Amino acid sequence: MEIEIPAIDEAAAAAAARRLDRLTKPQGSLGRLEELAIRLAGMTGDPWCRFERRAVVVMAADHGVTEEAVSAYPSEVTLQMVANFAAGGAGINVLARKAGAQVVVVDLGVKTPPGIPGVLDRRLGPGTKNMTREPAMTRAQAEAAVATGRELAAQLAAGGATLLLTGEMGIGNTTAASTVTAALTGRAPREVTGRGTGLDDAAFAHKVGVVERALALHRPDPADPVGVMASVGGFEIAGLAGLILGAAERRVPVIVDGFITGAAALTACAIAPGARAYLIASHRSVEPGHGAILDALGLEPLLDLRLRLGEGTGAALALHLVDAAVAIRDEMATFDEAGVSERTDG
Ligand SMILES: O=C(O)c1ccc[n+]([C@@H]2O[C@H](COP(=O)([O-])O)[C@@H](O)[C@H]2O)c1
Ligand SMILES: Cc1cc2nc[nH]c2cc1C
Repeated sequence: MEIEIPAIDEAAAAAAARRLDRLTKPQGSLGRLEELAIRLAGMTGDPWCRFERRAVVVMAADHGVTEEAVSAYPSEVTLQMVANFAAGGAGINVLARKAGAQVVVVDLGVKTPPGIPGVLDRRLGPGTKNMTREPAMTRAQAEAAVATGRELAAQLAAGGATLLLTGEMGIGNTTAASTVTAALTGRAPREVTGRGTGLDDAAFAHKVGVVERALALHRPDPADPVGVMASVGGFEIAGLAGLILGAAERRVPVIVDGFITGAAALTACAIAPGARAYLIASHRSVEPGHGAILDALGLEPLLDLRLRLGEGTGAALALHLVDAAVAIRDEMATFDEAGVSERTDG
């Protein structure tokens, strides 16, 4: 897959940094907020970038591996939550409203077609297959999922979105995300597997065994990220990898949510390493595998609120910090404007 990701615009980043250094504060004292403003300038190529239209893309799909009893909830919840997203009643709807972001709900392969107006139909099948028995999907489906995500990023950008946030919904998808993370980072399944929606000790131990069995069956090759998606991924994970690539191709920054969208980011960067420069890690999920992903990508999350909901909720919260960084850059007075004395030690 040949994907061209533009390099960061160092001149734009430097111009933003110069502005921040003239504002009425000790240099660098707004810490990671300043770093965020500088990174955003580098990504967009515009030191004065603004993000008036932003969308949380919530990709939903089902997972055949739920046959192995890996989730605390039944897989019908995927469909039921898609209806909840469409009705505006889920956690992500509330937090996206607070942050002024549109919620775009996309069906990549929920077991039963939702048939709900406003839910984008990008179905690749009625959920993945059980990866402990056979590949989760065909290579053609994995490629189609990535292509679908790239196209959606292009459509959203054409519609005026200048910032994208990743979200997902899929009962069983932490098992897929753990297996993908183990495959791409080389970490042991027990290091990157967690309790998902809330497994007890016995069910958690069983889930680690499921991840181990899937890896032993497929032996996914980390040099072939699309193959990793096909054998042990998920439609929404592959779709979000594509969305990230499509955004990075257009210099659109992406706020990445938690563990599952992190696995999508890891996959995107395995396909095209240049995508990493366009990622903002919103938070550190409770899921242990998320730490492995953040380490592998060299990303430091903005928040640590012990979230494990998914849907894009951590990303929507971090959007307030992006807005804060832009407002500081644009609205603070400079030393000259405010008549404040500059540092005296040279
Ligand atoms: O984003 C996270 O880090 C996260 C951590 C744990 C669970 N989730 C959500 O919970 C669902 C997957 O959990 P599970 O136990 O069914 O694999 C899925 O819908 C995710 O959105 C999300
Ligand atoms: C109710 C519920 C809501 C969710 N949102 C994301 N994953 C979820 C899992 C469950 C079980």
